[in-house]
Amino acid sequence: MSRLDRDSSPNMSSLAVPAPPRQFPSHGFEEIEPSQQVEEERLPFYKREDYYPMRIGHVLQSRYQVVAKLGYGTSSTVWLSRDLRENKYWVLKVHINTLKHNQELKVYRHLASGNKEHPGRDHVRQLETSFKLRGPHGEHDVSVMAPLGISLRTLQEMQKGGVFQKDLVTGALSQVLLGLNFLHEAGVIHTDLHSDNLLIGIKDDSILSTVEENEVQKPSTRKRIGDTVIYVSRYMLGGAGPLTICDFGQARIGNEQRGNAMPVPYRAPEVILDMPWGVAVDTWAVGLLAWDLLERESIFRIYDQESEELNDAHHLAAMTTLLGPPPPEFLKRSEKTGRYWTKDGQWKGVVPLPPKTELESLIHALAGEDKELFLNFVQCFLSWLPEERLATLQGYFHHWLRGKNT
Ligand SMILES: Nc1ncnc2c1ncn2[C@@H]1O[C@H](COP(=O)(O)OP(=O)(O)OP(=O)(O)O)[C@@H](O)[C@H]1O
Repeated sequence: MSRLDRDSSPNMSSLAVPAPPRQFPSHGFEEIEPSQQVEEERLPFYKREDYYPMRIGHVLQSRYQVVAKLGYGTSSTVWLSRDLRENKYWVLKVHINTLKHNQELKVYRHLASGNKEHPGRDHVRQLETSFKLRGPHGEHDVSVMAPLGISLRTLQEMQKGGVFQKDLVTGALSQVLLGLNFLHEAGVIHTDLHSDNLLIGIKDDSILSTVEENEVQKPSTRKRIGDTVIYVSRYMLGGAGPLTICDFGQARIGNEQRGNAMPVPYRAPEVILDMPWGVAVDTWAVGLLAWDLLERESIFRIYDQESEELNDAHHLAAMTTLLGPPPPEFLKRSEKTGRYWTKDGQWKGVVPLPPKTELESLIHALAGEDKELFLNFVQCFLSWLPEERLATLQGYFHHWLRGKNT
Protein backbone atom coordinates (compact mmCIF):
# COMPACT_ATOMS: atom_id res chain seq x y z
CA MET A 1 0.00 0.00 0.00
CA SER A 2 1.39 3.41 -0.94
CA ARG A 3 1.72 6.19 1.61
CA LEU A 4 -1.06 8.05 -0.12
CA ASP A 5 -3.40 5.09 0.25
CA ARG A 6 -2.47 4.74 3.86
CA ASP A 7 -3.12 8.37 4.73
CA SER A 8 -6.42 8.45 2.94
CA SER A 9 -7.77 5.23 4.44
CA PRO A 10 -9.69 5.90 7.67
CA ASN A 11 -9.90 2.16 8.44
CA MET A 12 -6.21 1.42 8.75
CA SER A 13 -5.72 -0.61 11.90
CA SER A 14 -2.40 1.00 12.72
CA LEU A 15 -0.88 4.30 11.67
CA ALA A 16 2.85 4.81 12.11
CA VAL A 17 2.44 8.60 12.10
CA PRO A 18 -0.41 9.88 14.29
CA ALA A 19 -3.29 11.37 12.32
CA PRO A 20 -3.64 15.13 12.80
CA PRO A 21 -6.28 16.06 15.35
CA ARG A 22 -9.53 17.33 13.98
CA GLN A 23 -11.01 20.79 14.53
CA PHE A 24 -14.35 20.81 16.30
CA PRO A 25 -16.80 23.68 15.81
CA SER A 26 -16.51 26.65 18.13
CA HIS A 27 -20.05 27.83 17.40
CA GLY A 28 -23.39 26.49 16.16
CA PHE A 29 -24.43 24.80 19.39
CA GLU A 30 -27.18 25.50 21.84
CA GLU A 31 -25.99 27.13 25.08
CA ILE A 32 -27.73 26.45 28.37
CA GLU A 33 -28.30 29.27 30.85
CA PRO A 34 -25.52 29.31 33.49
CA SER A 35 -28.16 29.22 36.28
CA GLN A 36 -29.54 25.87 35.05
CA GLN A 37 -27.90 22.71 36.43
CA VAL A 38 -26.73 20.18 33.87
CA GLU A 39 -25.69 16.47 34.10
CA GLU A 40 -23.01 15.93 36.81
CA GLU A 41 -23.91 19.30 38.36
CA ARG A 42 -27.19 17.74 39.50
CA LEU A 43 -25.47 15.04 41.56
CA PRO A 44 -25.85 15.61 45.33
CA PHE A 45 -22.14 15.96 46.17
CA TYR A 46 -21.00 17.64 42.94
CA LYS A 47 -18.01 19.99 43.24
CA ARG A 48 -16.79 21.58 40.02
CA GLU A 49 -13.09 21.53 41.06
CA ASP A 50 -13.22 17.74 41.51
CA TYR A 51 -14.00 17.04 37.85
CA TYR A 52 -11.51 17.50 35.01
CA PRO A 53 -12.59 20.42 32.78
CA MET A 54 -12.57 18.37 29.58
CA ARG A 55 -13.21 19.97 26.18
CA ILE A 56 -14.30 18.20 23.04
CA GLY A 57 -11.31 18.33 20.66
CA HIS A 58 -8.67 17.99 23.42
CA VAL A 59 -5.90 15.48 22.72
CA LEU A 60 -4.65 13.48 25.74
CA GLN A 61 -1.33 11.62 25.84
CA SER A 62 -0.65 12.98 22.29
CA ARG A 63 -2.97 10.21 21.22
CA TYR A 64 -6.62 10.25 22.31
CA GLN A 65 -8.69 13.04 20.77
CA VAL A 66 -11.92 13.58 22.71
CA VAL A 67 -14.81 13.58 20.22
CA ALA A 68 -17.99 13.36 22.35
CA LYS A 69 -19.27 13.10 25.90
CA LEU A 70 -20.98 9.79 26.70
CA GLY A 71 -21.90 10.02 30.35
CA TYR A 72 -21.08 10.98 33.91
CA GLY A 73 -21.27 9.56 37.39
CA THR A 74 -20.49 10.40 40.98
CA SER A 75 -16.82 9.74 40.37
CA SER A 76 -16.20 10.51 36.70
CA THR A 77 -17.11 11.90 33.33
CA VAL A 78 -16.94 9.53 30.36
CA TRP A 79 -15.83 10.48 26.84
CA LEU A 80 -15.53 8.93 23.40
CA SER A 81 -12.07 9.45 21.97
CA ARG A 82 -10.43 8.64 18.65
CA ASP A 83 -7.00 7.10 18.88
CA LEU A 84 -4.87 9.17 16.50
CA ARG A 85 -2.23 6.40 16.37
CA GLU A 86 -4.38 3.34 15.82
CA ASN A 87 -7.39 4.86 14.15
CA LYS A 88 -9.87 3.29 16.50
CA TYR A 89 -12.09 4.56 19.26
CA TRP A 90 -11.68 4.27 23.01
CA VAL A 91 -13.75 5.41 25.92
CA LEU A 92 -11.95 7.55 28.51
CA LYS A 93 -13.36 7.47 32.00
CA VAL A 94 -11.85 10.54 33.67
CA HIS A 95 -12.12 10.13 37.42
CA ILE A 96 -12.53 12.98 39.89
CA ASN A 97 -9.29 14.18 41.53
CA THR A 98 -10.40 13.44 45.10
CA LEU A 99 -10.31 9.63 44.90
CA LYS A 100 -7.69 8.79 47.50
CA HIS A 101 -7.71 5.23 46.45
CA ASN A 102 -9.12 4.21 43.08
CA GLN A 103 -11.03 1.03 43.85
CA GLU A 104 -12.16 0.54 40.26
CA LEU A 105 -8.58 0.46 38.95
CA LYS A 106 -7.58 -1.89 41.76
CA VAL A 107 -10.38 -4.27 40.78
CA TYR A 108 -9.46 -4.10 37.08
CA ARG A 109 -5.85 -4.97 37.90
CA HIS A 110 -7.02 -7.88 40.03
CA LEU A 111 -9.34 -9.11 37.25
CA ALA A 112 -6.57 -8.96 34.64
CA SER A 113 -5.21 -12.20 36.12
CA GLY A 114 -8.69 -13.85 36.06
CA ASN A 115 -9.53 -16.84 33.86
CA LYS A 116 -8.96 -15.68 30.25
CA GLU A 117 -11.13 -18.49 28.82
CA HIS A 118 -14.16 -17.81 31.00
CA PRO A 119 -17.28 -17.09 28.87
CA GLY A 120 -18.39 -14.54 31.48
CA ARG A 121 -15.38 -12.33 30.78
CA ASP A 122 -17.16 -10.87 27.74
CA HIS A 123 -19.88 -9.65 30.07
CA VAL A 124 -17.57 -7.66 32.32
CA ARG A 125 -16.14 -4.28 31.30
CA GLN A 126 -12.39 -4.58 30.72
CA LEU A 127 -9.67 -2.02 31.16
CA GLU A 128 -7.34 -1.46 28.20
CA THR A 129 -4.89 0.79 30.01
CA SER A 130 -4.85 3.80 32.33
CA PHE A 131 -2.91 7.02 32.79
CA LYS A 132 -2.85 10.10 34.98
CA LEU A 133 -4.01 13.50 33.83
CA ARG A 134 -2.97 16.72 35.54
CA GLY A 135 -5.86 19.16 35.93
CA PRO A 136 -6.03 22.66 37.43
CA HIS A 137 -7.05 21.26 40.85
CA GLY A 138 -5.21 17.95 41.04
CA GLU A 139 -4.50 14.66 39.34
CA HIS A 140 -7.15 12.52 37.66
CA ASP A 141 -6.94 8.80 36.88
CA VAL A 142 -8.10 8.03 33.36
CA SER A 143 -9.28 4.53 32.47
CA VAL A 144 -9.14 3.60 28.78
CA MET A 145 -11.83 1.11 27.81
CA ALA A 146 -13.66 -0.27 24.78
CA PRO A 147 -16.77 1.71 23.86
CA LEU A 148 -20.13 0.28 24.89
CA GLY A 149 -23.68 1.41 24.13
CA ILE A 150 -26.54 2.64 26.29
CA SER A 151 -27.43 1.19 29.66
CA LEU A 152 -30.17 -1.37 30.16
CA ARG A 153 -31.97 1.26 32.29
CA THR A 154 -31.99 3.75 29.39
CA LEU A 155 -33.25 1.06 27.02
CA GLN A 156 -35.94 0.16 29.55
CA GLU A 157 -37.07 3.78 29.75
CA MET A 158 -37.50 3.70 25.96
CA GLN A 159 -39.87 0.68 26.14
CA LYS A 160 -43.61 1.05 25.99
CA GLY A 161 -44.83 0.84 29.58
CA GLY A 162 -41.27 1.05 30.93
CA VAL A 163 -40.74 -2.73 31.14
CA PHE A 164 -39.17 -5.35 28.87
CA GLN A 165 -40.63 -8.42 27.20
CA LYS A 166 -39.83 -11.69 28.94
CA ASP A 167 -37.38 -13.00 26.31
CA LEU A 168 -35.23 -9.91 26.56
CA VAL A 169 -35.18 -10.25 30.35
CA THR A 170 -34.18 -13.92 30.35
CA GLY A 171 -31.45 -13.17 27.78
CA ALA A 172 -30.14 -10.25 29.84
CA LEU A 173 -30.14 -12.25 33.10
CA SER A 174 -28.27 -15.15 31.50
CA GLN A 175 -25.50 -12.76 30.49
CA VAL A 176 -25.43 -11.03 33.87
CA LEU A 177 -25.17 -14.39 35.65
CA LEU A 178 -22.26 -15.47 33.43
CA GLY A 179 -20.50 -12.16 34.06
CA LEU A 180 -21.10 -12.45 37.80
CA ASN A 181 -19.79 -16.02 37.76
CA PHE A 182 -16.55 -14.73 36.25
CA LEU A 183 -16.33 -12.03 38.94
CA HIS A 184 -17.14 -14.38 41.81
CA GLU A 185 -14.63 -16.99 40.61
CA ALA A 186 -12.04 -14.22 40.58
CA GLY A 187 -12.98 -13.33 44.19
CA VAL A 188 -14.72 -10.04 43.29
CA ILE A 189 -18.12 -9.00 44.69
CA HIS A 190 -19.73 -6.25 42.59
CA THR A 191 -22.17 -4.93 45.28
CA ASP A 192 -23.76 -2.35 42.94
CA LEU A 193 -25.64 -4.42 40.41
CA HIS A 194 -28.60 -2.64 38.78
CA SER A 195 -29.70 -1.79 35.28
CA ASP A 196 -27.77 1.53 35.18
CA ASN A 197 -24.53 -0.40 35.56
CA LEU A 198 -25.30 -2.82 32.74
CA LEU A 199 -24.24 -1.41 29.38
CA ILE A 200 -25.23 -2.96 26.08
CA GLY A 201 -22.23 -3.79 23.88
CA ILE A 202 -22.00 -2.26 20.40
CA LYS A 203 -22.43 -4.58 17.44
CA ASP A 204 -21.85 -2.10 14.70
CA ASP A 205 -18.70 0.01 15.14
CA SER A 206 -19.78 2.50 12.49
CA ILE A 207 -21.88 4.15 15.21
CA LEU A 208 -18.63 5.48 16.72
CA SER A 209 -17.62 7.50 13.67
CA THR A 210 -21.26 8.58 13.30
CA VAL A 211 -21.16 9.96 16.86
CA GLU A 212 -17.98 11.87 15.97
CA GLU A 213 -19.49 13.18 12.71
CA ASN A 214 -22.64 14.26 14.56
CA GLU A 215 -20.48 16.21 16.99
CA VAL A 216 -19.02 18.11 14.01
CA GLN A 217 -22.31 18.58 12.13
CA LYS A 218 -24.51 19.28 15.13
CA PRO A 219 -22.30 20.06 18.13
CA SER A 220 -23.79 19.04 21.45
CA THR A 221 -25.63 21.41 23.73
CA ARG A 222 -23.44 22.79 26.49
CA LYS A 223 -23.13 25.26 29.29
CA ARG A 224 -20.20 27.52 29.97
CA ILE A 225 -19.35 28.37 33.55
CA GLY A 226 -16.07 30.21 34.05
CA ASP A 227 -13.45 28.16 32.21
CA THR A 228 -15.48 24.97 32.43
CA VAL A 229 -17.80 23.65 29.76
CA ILE A 230 -20.43 21.13 30.81
CA TYR A 231 -21.65 19.14 27.82
CA VAL A 232 -24.87 17.16 27.45
CA SER A 233 -24.01 13.49 26.81
CA ARG A 234 -24.84 11.65 23.61
CA TYR A 235 -26.52 8.26 23.39
CA MET A 236 -24.83 5.48 21.42
CA LEU A 237 -27.32 3.07 19.89
CA GLY A 238 -25.15 0.51 18.13
CA GLY A 239 -27.11 -2.76 18.07
CA ALA A 240 -27.32 -5.40 20.76
CA GLY A 241 -23.84 -6.72 21.54
CA PRO A 242 -23.01 -8.48 24.84
CA LEU A 243 -24.54 -7.05 27.97
CA THR A 244 -21.64 -5.82 30.09
CA ILE A 245 -21.37 -5.35 33.85
CA CYS A 246 -19.75 -1.97 34.55
CA ASP A 247 -18.74 0.30 37.40
CA PHE A 248 -16.43 -1.43 39.87
CA GLY A 249 -16.11 1.62 42.09
CA GLN A 250 -17.92 -0.19 44.93
CA ALA A 251 -16.65 -3.70 44.20
CA ARG A 252 -14.82 -5.68 46.90
CA ILE A 253 -12.03 -8.20 46.55
CA GLY A 254 -12.25 -11.20 48.90
CA ASN A 255 -15.08 -13.53 49.83
CA GLU A 256 -15.84 -12.32 53.35
CA GLN A 257 -16.70 -8.66 53.83
CA ARG A 258 -18.23 -6.42 56.46
CA GLY A 259 -19.76 -2.98 56.59
CA ASN A 260 -22.31 -1.01 54.67
CA ALA A 261 -22.71 -1.62 50.94
CA MET A 262 -25.21 -1.69 48.06
CA PRO A 263 -27.77 0.90 46.87
CA VAL A 264 -30.43 1.25 49.61
CA PRO A 265 -33.43 -0.55 48.03
CA TYR A 266 -31.14 -3.35 46.79
CA ARG A 267 -29.47 -4.01 50.15
CA ALA A 268 -29.43 -7.65 51.20
CA PRO A 269 -30.70 -8.42 54.74
CA GLU A 270 -27.25 -9.49 55.99
CA VAL A 271 -25.88 -6.07 54.95
CA ILE A 272 -28.68 -4.15 56.72
CA LEU A 273 -28.11 -6.24 59.85
CA ASP A 274 -24.30 -5.77 60.01
CA MET A 275 -23.51 -9.46 59.46
CA PRO A 276 -20.42 -10.55 57.55
CA TRP A 277 -21.40 -10.82 53.88
CA GLY A 278 -20.10 -12.26 50.63
CA VAL A 279 -20.90 -13.02 46.97
CA ALA A 280 -24.54 -13.78 47.82
CA VAL A 281 -25.27 -10.03 48.09
CA ASP A 282 -24.88 -9.96 44.30
CA THR A 283 -27.29 -12.85 43.83
CA TRP A 284 -29.84 -11.12 46.10
CA ALA A 285 -29.49 -8.19 43.68
CA VAL A 286 -30.07 -10.54 40.71
CA GLY A 287 -33.51 -11.44 42.13
CA LEU A 288 -34.42 -7.75 42.44
CA LEU A 289 -32.94 -6.92 39.04
CA ALA A 290 -35.05 -9.67 37.39
CA TRP A 291 -38.13 -8.20 39.02
CA ASP A 292 -37.34 -4.60 38.06
CA LEU A 293 -36.81 -5.51 34.40
CA LEU A 294 -40.28 -7.09 34.15
CA GLU A 295 -42.45 -5.24 36.63
CA ARG A 296 -43.21 -1.54 37.02
CA GLU A 297 -43.23 -1.49 40.83
CA SER A 298 -40.05 -2.57 42.66
CA ILE A 299 -40.33 -5.09 45.49
CA PHE A 300 -38.46 -2.89 47.98
CA ARG A 301 -37.91 0.85 47.88
CA ILE A 302 -36.67 3.74 49.98
CA TYR A 303 -39.17 4.06 52.83
CA ASP A 304 -37.81 6.96 54.85
CA GLN A 305 -35.48 9.56 53.33
CA GLU A 306 -34.77 11.22 56.68
CA SER A 307 -34.03 8.36 59.05
CA GLU A 308 -31.73 5.48 58.14
CA GLU A 309 -32.93 3.60 61.21
CA LEU A 310 -36.60 3.89 60.30
CA ASN A 311 -35.84 3.06 56.70
CA ASP A 312 -34.08 -0.15 57.80
CA ALA A 313 -37.04 -1.07 60.01
CA HIS A 314 -39.55 -0.59 57.16
CA HIS A 315 -37.29 -2.47 54.74
CA LEU A 316 -36.97 -5.46 57.11
CA ALA A 317 -40.70 -5.36 57.83
CA ALA A 318 -41.42 -5.55 54.09
CA MET A 319 -39.00 -8.50 53.80
CA THR A 320 -40.72 -10.24 56.74
CA THR A 321 -44.12 -9.85 55.11
CA LEU A 322 -43.01 -11.08 51.69
CA LEU A 323 -40.50 -13.80 52.64
CA GLY A 324 -41.94 -14.91 55.98
CA PRO A 325 -40.01 -14.59 59.28
CA PRO A 326 -36.25 -15.16 59.22
CA PRO A 327 -35.09 -18.62 60.41
CA PRO A 328 -33.40 -18.92 63.87
CA GLU A 329 -30.09 -19.72 62.14
CA PHE A 330 -30.19 -16.25 60.52
CA LEU A 331 -31.29 -14.45 63.70
CA LYS A 332 -28.24 -15.80 65.56
CA ARG A 333 -25.81 -14.12 63.18
CA SER A 334 -26.09 -10.57 64.49
CA GLU A 335 -27.12 -8.86 67.72
CA LYS A 336 -28.92 -6.27 65.65
CA THR A 337 -31.63 -8.81 64.75
CA GLY A 338 -32.85 -8.56 68.38
CA ARG A 339 -34.13 -5.02 67.63
CA TYR A 340 -36.58 -6.34 65.08
CA TRP A 341 -37.54 -9.93 65.96
CA THR A 342 -37.92 -12.11 69.02
CA LYS A 343 -35.71 -15.22 69.17
CA ASP A 344 -38.40 -17.26 67.44
CA GLY A 345 -38.77 -14.77 64.61
CA GLN A 346 -41.83 -12.79 65.74
CA TRP A 347 -41.77 -9.17 64.52
CA LYS A 348 -41.33 -6.80 67.48
CA GLY A 349 -43.33 -3.96 66.00
CA VAL A 350 -40.65 -1.21 65.70
CA VAL A 351 -42.79 -0.13 62.75
CA PRO A 352 -45.98 -1.92 61.68
CA LEU A 353 -45.69 -4.92 59.39
CA PRO A 354 -47.25 -4.18 55.97
CA PRO A 355 -50.46 -6.14 55.28
CA LYS A 356 -49.77 -9.78 54.43
CA THR A 357 -49.02 -10.01 50.70
CA GLU A 358 -47.86 -12.94 48.58
CA LEU A 359 -45.03 -12.11 46.17
CA GLU A 360 -47.05 -13.95 43.51
CA SER A 361 -49.90 -11.45 43.75
CA LEU A 362 -47.50 -8.62 42.80
CA ILE A 363 -46.58 -10.22 39.46
CA HIS A 364 -48.53 -8.59 36.63
CA ALA A 365 -46.26 -9.13 33.60
CA LEU A 366 -46.62 -12.91 33.29
CA ALA A 367 -49.27 -15.58 33.63
CA GLY A 368 -49.52 -19.37 33.87
CA GLU A 369 -46.37 -21.46 33.81
CA ASP A 370 -44.17 -18.47 32.95
CA LYS A 371 -45.37 -16.72 36.08
CA GLU A 372 -44.68 -19.79 38.23
CA LEU A 373 -41.18 -20.19 36.86
CA PHE A 374 -40.42 -16.50 37.28
CA LEU A 375 -41.72 -16.55 40.86
CA ASN A 376 -39.57 -19.56 41.63
CA PHE A 377 -36.53 -17.88 40.03
CA VAL A 378 -36.95 -14.73 42.13
CA GLN A 379 -37.63 -16.68 45.34
CA CYS A 380 -34.48 -18.74 44.81
CA PHE A 381 -32.48 -15.50 45.08
CA LEU A 382 -34.47 -13.74 47.78
CA SER A 383 -33.86 -15.97 50.78
CA TRP A 384 -32.82 -14.79 54.23
CA LEU A 385 -29.90 -17.18 54.44
CA PRO A 386 -27.24 -16.15 51.89
CA GLU A 387 -26.03 -19.76 51.51
CA GLU A 388 -29.52 -20.82 50.40
CA ARG A 389 -29.56 -18.39 47.46
CA LEU A 390 -28.80 -19.86 44.06
CA ALA A 391 -25.18 -19.37 43.06
CA THR A 392 -24.57 -17.72 39.68
CA LEU A 393 -24.26 -20.90 37.61
CA GLN A 394 -27.25 -22.52 39.32
CA GLY A 395 -29.18 -19.38 38.42
CA TYR A 396 -27.91 -19.57 34.84
CA PHE A 397 -29.31 -23.12 34.55
CA HIS A 398 -32.66 -22.31 36.19
CA HIS A 399 -35.65 -23.54 34.12
CA TRP A 400 -36.95 -20.01 33.67
CA LEU A 401 -33.80 -19.06 31.76
CA ARG A 402 -32.87 -22.33 30.04
CA GLY A 403 -36.26 -23.98 29.50
CA LYS A 404 -37.62 -27.12 31.13
CA ASN A 405 -35.45 -29.61 29.26
CA THR A 406 -32.23 -28.64 31.00
N1 LIG B 1 -17.27 1.80 28.12
C1 LIG B 1 -18.26 2.70 28.01
N2 LIG B 1 -18.83 2.98 26.81
C2 LIG B 1 -19.83 3.89 26.70
N3 LIG B 1 -20.33 4.59 27.72
C3 LIG B 1 -19.83 4.37 28.93
C4 LIG B 1 -18.77 3.41 29.16
N4 LIG B 1 -18.48 3.40 30.47
C5 LIG B 1 -19.32 4.29 31.04
N5 LIG B 1 -20.14 4.88 30.14
C6 LIG B 1 -21.18 5.92 30.40
O1 LIG B 1 -20.76 6.73 31.48
C7 LIG B 1 -21.67 6.62 32.59
C8 LIG B 1 -20.88 6.67 33.89
O2 LIG B 1 -20.01 5.55 33.96
P1 LIG B 1 -19.73 4.78 35.32
O3 LIG B 1 -21.03 4.25 35.87
O4 LIG B 1 -18.63 3.83 35.08
O5 LIG B 1 -19.23 6.04 36.19
P2 LIG B 1 -19.17 6.33 37.75
O6 LIG B 1 -18.64 7.72 37.91
O7 LIG B 1 -18.43 5.23 38.42
O8 LIG B 1 -20.70 6.30 38.11
P3 LIG B 1 -21.46 6.01 39.49
O9 LIG B 1 -22.18 7.29 39.82
O10 LIG B 1 -22.43 4.93 39.10
O11 LIG B 1 -20.42 5.60 40.50
C9 LIG B 1 -22.42 5.32 32.36
O12 LIG B 1 -23.69 5.33 32.94
C10 LIG B 1 -22.49 5.29 30.83
O13 LIG B 1 -23.54 6.13 30.39
